[in-house]
Amino acid sequence: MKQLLTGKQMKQADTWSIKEFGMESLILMERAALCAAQHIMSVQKPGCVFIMCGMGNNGADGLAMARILSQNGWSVRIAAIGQIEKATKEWLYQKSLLDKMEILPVQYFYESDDKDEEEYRSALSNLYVPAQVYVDALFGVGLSRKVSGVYRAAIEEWNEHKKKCGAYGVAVDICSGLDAKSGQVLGAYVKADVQITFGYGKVGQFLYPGASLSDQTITCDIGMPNEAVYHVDGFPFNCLEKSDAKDWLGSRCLWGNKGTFGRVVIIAGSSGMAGAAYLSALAAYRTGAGLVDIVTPKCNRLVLQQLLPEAVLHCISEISEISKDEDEEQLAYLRNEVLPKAKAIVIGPGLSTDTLAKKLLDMVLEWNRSQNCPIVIDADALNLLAMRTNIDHAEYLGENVILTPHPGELGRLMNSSAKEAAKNLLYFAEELQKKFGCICVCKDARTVILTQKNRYLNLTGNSGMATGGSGDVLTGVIASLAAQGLSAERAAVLGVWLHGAAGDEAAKEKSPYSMIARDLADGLSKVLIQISRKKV
Ligand SMILES: NC(=O)C1=CN([C@@H]2O[C@H](COP(=O)(O)OP(=O)(O)OC[C@H]3O[C@@H](n4cnc5c(N)ncnc54)[C@H](OP(=O)(O)O)[C@@H]3O)[C@@H](O)[C@H]2O)[C@@H](O)CC1
Ligand SMILES: [K+]
Repeated sequence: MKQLLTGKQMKQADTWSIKEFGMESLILMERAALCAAQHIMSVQKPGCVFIMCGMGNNGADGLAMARILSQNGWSVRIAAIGQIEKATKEWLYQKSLLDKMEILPVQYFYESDDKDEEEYRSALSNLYVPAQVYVDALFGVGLSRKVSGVYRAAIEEWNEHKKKCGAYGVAVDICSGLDAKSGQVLGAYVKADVQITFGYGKVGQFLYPGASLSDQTITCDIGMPNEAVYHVDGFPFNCLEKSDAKDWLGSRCLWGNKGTFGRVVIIAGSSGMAGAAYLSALAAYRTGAGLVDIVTPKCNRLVLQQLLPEAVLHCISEISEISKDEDEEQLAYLRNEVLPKAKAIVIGPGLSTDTLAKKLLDMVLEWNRSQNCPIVIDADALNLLAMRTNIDHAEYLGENVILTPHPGELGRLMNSSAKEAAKNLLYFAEELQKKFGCICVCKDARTVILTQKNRYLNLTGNSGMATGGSGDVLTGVIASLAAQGLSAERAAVLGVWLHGAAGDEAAKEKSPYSMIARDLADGLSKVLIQISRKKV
């Protein structure tokens, strides 16, 4: 399992390593600089390197790299941007070593009151020499506010000159301007070929738009003690990898029957929305559930019977078509005959928010109070949940309930907008988890999964999955895994991973442009072949 930290957590891990564990700061720095310099030397023959440094320890890393590269035959040019009064003690130490080498002039560029950004840029332009490698050591995890003035000009010049001379761009630790927690860019930002990041990857490097700032992020071990990660506020973000997916999926019992592999009940679809029920049920079957029941309005009977004859259909009447008694009767049938057989329930895809849908959600939530059955709440059921303003929202849904909102639904659940939710996905996810106390799968280009105790970030998937029905498929995958016996937490995390990996398979075949939700079901089969164990 790969672990990621926010910038604040990284600084806490650094501080603990230095102050409590007793690891010298300069030892960590030397390893960091050596690692970044070695990467450069492994991809390029000695030539000219241009290094843009700030006054913090990220800049100090840049100075240490200058020393190492120079000793290895590189011609080095350094531009130090900022005020020397702000230089850290490590920075001054690295500079003192460069002074002893007498071959590495550091050109300083200060902030002054009488220049505007254009003037900064034209003045800076003379410092940025043509080079085969451009290094960005302006800001690391210490970036604390929006980039402006001389710093913004320095970053823009760096990007422009790098492009002009076709240089290989290396960002030290993190692209300057990128927020290490949110993945948002603060004003201006460096676009590099690679980020050489130290100790742990930073969450912001994997969330969008941050994840698009470099082609590659390489994590270097700089000798930080392993325990450091346990001395940070909150929890690190875990990222499931293929080997973990394989472990979590386990083996399929060779002598099982359809009862062994769980029964999923999917409450989905409304007039014109049979497809949502179909995709959820198809995905549940394709992920290995033994039996899938679909509860849906009568109007969907024919189409679902034709599309997925393997499913068991329970067709219900719209409230307007039946009497009050008949309505009670059909709900009692679902409560007494259908739900008790479920090993996992999905409610919401294409359900609508009408009175019947509301009654169905109430029934499932009531069921949840007395039963220990994993429930995936998605789409319209989330919208209905958001509308329940007259109840105490701190109502505890329990650790077996999985909410799967996209940014629009997340915004509604938190009385905000889709735009705000997408921009502050981590914050919104944390607040949602606190509000409902359940497992929150906040879907976006990078999906965040939060439980009471753990935080996960999913790294599979691609832009082709931003297509109608993709979320319906996810509900079926998660419920299927839960029905087969995985804990709700593992079902959610592995389900999101599988769904993304299936999307990656679909994109290979169809391209992200033309893949559609149904292709994810084919992708699921391919991924499951790769991660299934051959033997029990
Ligand atoms: N032992 C260790 O700790 C190790 C640390 N390591 C390295 O250290 C890095 C962290 O170093 P760091 O904490 O010194 O922060 P860093 O990223 O250099 O930035 C701080 C400077 O930027 C400035 N500044 C910030 N925002 C600004 C803005 N918008 N606009 C303008 N200025 C702004 C800020 O100024 P101030 O806010 O004080 O005005 C300050 O001068 C880390 O990423 C890794 O590379 C590795 O060597 C491994 C060992
Ligand atoms: K940097």
